[in-house]
Amino acid sequence: MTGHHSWGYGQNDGPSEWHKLYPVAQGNCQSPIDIIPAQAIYDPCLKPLSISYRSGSSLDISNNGHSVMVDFKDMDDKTAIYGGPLESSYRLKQFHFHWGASDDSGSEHTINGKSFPCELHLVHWNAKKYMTFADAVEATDGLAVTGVFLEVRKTAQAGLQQKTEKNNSLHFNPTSLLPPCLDYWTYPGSLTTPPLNESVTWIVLKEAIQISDKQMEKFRTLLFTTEEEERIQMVNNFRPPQPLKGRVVRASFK
Ligand SMILES: CCCCCOc1ccc(S(N)(=O)=O)cc1
Ligand SMILES: [Zn+2]
Repeated sequence: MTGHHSWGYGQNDGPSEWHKLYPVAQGNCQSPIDIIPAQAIYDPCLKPLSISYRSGSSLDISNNGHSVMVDFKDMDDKTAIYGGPLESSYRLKQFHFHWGASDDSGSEHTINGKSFPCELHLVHWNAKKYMTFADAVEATDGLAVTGVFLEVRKTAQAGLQQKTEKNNSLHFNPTSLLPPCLDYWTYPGSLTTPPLNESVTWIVLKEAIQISDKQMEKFRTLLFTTEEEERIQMVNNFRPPQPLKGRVVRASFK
């Protein structure tokens, strides 16, 4: 392992290079994937997704060098999901986005090879079974990530209209980031960024939400770099689809 160099989405440190530092990148349960609806298996045993994002107070919005992220105080199960393919409730830890330099790419999951301009990930962990998020990341039933596709329309989605007040804690109600219909596909997968752990039950919603082109442009004003470094626009922070390797994608709907 050559020294601790960080990973990114560029030519020299991007997804095709990650396996050198994170060999699991070439594992059998990697994410994202291309979802082919005609090949998904409708599973009548799948329960509806239950989402109770009671007014969990979110922390500040932050740029972690790879995405823009909203962290949640995850001390209790006030903001959690359960039902669906899950055996337990999973506590919301953070949500973040992946997007492109233009509207023709940006999402991580694709549907019949089609990309969306942006994809929201709501990251939850099994706090019933594990003591910390870091412990959950190491376990195959440790995490559940809900993926929501974002489409760009002229009309703005209220939930994303929040002004990011400088230094005030944001009160994002992530429920406003969910579409009315919670039909989903689910499959066993991984984190889509290093360390790429295969500890995620993926729940990808069928219905996209709309954001305005203004909000999409705001994502593209973010930077991968810090003040000192030469500026690099934070765009195309998505990993391409990975081999399915025999995994079955189940659908919660006919
Ligand atoms: C203990 C270290 C883990 C830090 C990394 O956490 C992640 C990484 C990727 C995703 S994603 N794009 O698959 O939703 C979610 C959470
Ligand atoms: Zn993500």
